[in-house]
Amino acid sequence: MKPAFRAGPVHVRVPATSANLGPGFDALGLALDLHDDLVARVVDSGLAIDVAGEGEELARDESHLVVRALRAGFEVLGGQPPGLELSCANRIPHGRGLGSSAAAIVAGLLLARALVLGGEETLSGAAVLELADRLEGHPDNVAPALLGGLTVAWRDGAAVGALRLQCDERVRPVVLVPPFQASTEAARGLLPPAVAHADAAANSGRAALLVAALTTAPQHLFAATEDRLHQAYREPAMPASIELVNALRAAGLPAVVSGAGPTVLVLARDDREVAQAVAAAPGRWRPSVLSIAPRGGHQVAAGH
Ligand SMILES: Nc1ncnc2c1ncn2[C@@H]1O[C@H](COP(=O)(O)OP(=O)(O)OP(=O)(O)O)[C@@H](O)[C@H]1O
Ligand SMILES: N[C@@H](CCO)C(=O)O
Repeated sequence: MKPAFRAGPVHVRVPATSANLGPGFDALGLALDLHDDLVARVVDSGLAIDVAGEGEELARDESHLVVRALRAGFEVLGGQPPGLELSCANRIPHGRGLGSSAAAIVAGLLLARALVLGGEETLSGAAVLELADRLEGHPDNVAPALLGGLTVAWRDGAAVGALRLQCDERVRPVVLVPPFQASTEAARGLLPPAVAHADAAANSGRAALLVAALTTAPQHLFAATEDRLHQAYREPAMPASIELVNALRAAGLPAVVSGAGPTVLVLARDDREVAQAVAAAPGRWRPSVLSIAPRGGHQVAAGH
């Protein structure tokens, strides 16, 4: 039976995310205080998409990522609405390693769920996470985009798990965003099919240390953010980012490539490190000091 749809509009807000955080490839992620706002409404026919901000150049048809996620959500919820209006106010830059695609996917799924009466009973939080992971291809951005804060995500067969952790309040993320994009798909294509056991062992140790450093022991963040699994392999796609990470690390700052790049993330711990990170932004790169977003994607009440 076709689902019953809500008559009015639904508004959701979804945070940017930084994945990997150095050695936590495809597992660790952090929600950041930079959000996309999306409003959708079921109408009698057709598909109308309005976009302001990032992504204004994208095709406004069924290929639009938010629409693809909406469609996937409606499918699980029992069927498609007769028509759809979608309005996006996008602030998360695209193709920069700040989780724009995860935000689009999570937003689409949350909108679909909220537009179907009783949608929350059919599509649990765990089901949204699994669907989002399937659409995105890895769980490390979609987990914090859904749960907020610091997350550890993992796959277990078709199932996806995610644990939300409380990040130490001294951790102050600074992102240095370049004026160019790198696609996640292309950056993943640069990774080797296998790595040396010594590199895998080094990354396991650093990823474990990173969870401790981010939650209780930020003094260890420099050692904890060393990676051997992905950043160096991606240098051909983002030489300036790797050069910047190396320069920041040479100055003692815990710097990593954010997600699949090319943004650089510094997990600063005090005002001096924040100022150092901001001052290191080359020419047209845009530095932003962001707080950690405590909430993941959520519905916003009318009028907010
Ligand atoms: N809000 C959005 N609306 C529609 N499409 C989007 C939106 N956000 C992202 N996309 C699509 O996803 C692409 C960017 O995804 P990609 O995975 O390459 O980068 P990212 O998600 O910004 O970075 P990362 O995954 O490394 O954090 C865009 O080029 C666009 O096709
Ligand atoms: N773990 C993913 C994050 C992409 O946002 C990657 O590095 O390819």
